[in-house]
Amino acid sequence: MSAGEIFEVSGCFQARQTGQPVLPAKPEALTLNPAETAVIVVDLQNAYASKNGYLDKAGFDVSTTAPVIENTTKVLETARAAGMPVVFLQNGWDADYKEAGGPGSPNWYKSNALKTMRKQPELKGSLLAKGTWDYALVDALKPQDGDIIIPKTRYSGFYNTNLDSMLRARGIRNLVFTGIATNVCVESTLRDGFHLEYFGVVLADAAYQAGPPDIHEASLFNIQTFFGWVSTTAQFCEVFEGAS
Ligand SMILES: C/C(=C/NC(N)=O)C(=O)O
Repeated sequence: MSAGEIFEVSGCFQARQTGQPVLPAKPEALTLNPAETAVIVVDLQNAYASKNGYLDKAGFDVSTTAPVIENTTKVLETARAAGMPVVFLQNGWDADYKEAGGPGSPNWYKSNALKTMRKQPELKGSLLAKGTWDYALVDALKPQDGDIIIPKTRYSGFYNTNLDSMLRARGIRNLVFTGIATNVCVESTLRDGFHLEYFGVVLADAAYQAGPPDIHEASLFNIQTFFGWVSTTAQFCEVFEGAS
């Protein structure tokens, strides 16, 4: 969705031809019709955002995830007021880890949750298992009536889920991403969305990486250069406040 000619109304930008809001973004501004736009909250579960959750136990730094939750809260408030669907992705498996795949699955070798539990068998059943604290969405972001929750068992929210049909049924073309981790499930879902013809925008300050901070920047570079666009919480809220 290229912006075309843009003009300013009460401090916000609109596309001259469509009158739709224009979101400042890298590498260029995007015209986003709120009726065709959904917010995708990626895996904001205790496993990824909380101390003593899976990422923390696996040795990743989660000490600065609070702004991701605060910024996502602001984004959801604005999105709901503008009538945009809100989708929560929730990553994990059954309590016996059958859905995680055994040695016949690359996930068995690459999932740091599974590897951590093999190293520390006392953790088995506690990391990313449905019904546990680790699997639960963080308390601050309890879904509201009308929100959509999509459980998933691999990094991409599109893989083996009904995400695509839920979005298509609502006429959604544009996906605004927040969540953890920028370089894993956010990027995987945005990439798969790209291949399904969705326009993906990640809000950089509402996403957080698994790994050193440079990885977040590398992922944003990848997204804005090859797969989508990068914007911020403030820009999203400014453009869509009152845009219902
Ligand atoms: C490392 C990791 C990331 N997940 C995500 N939600 O991005 C994992 O699930 O192991």
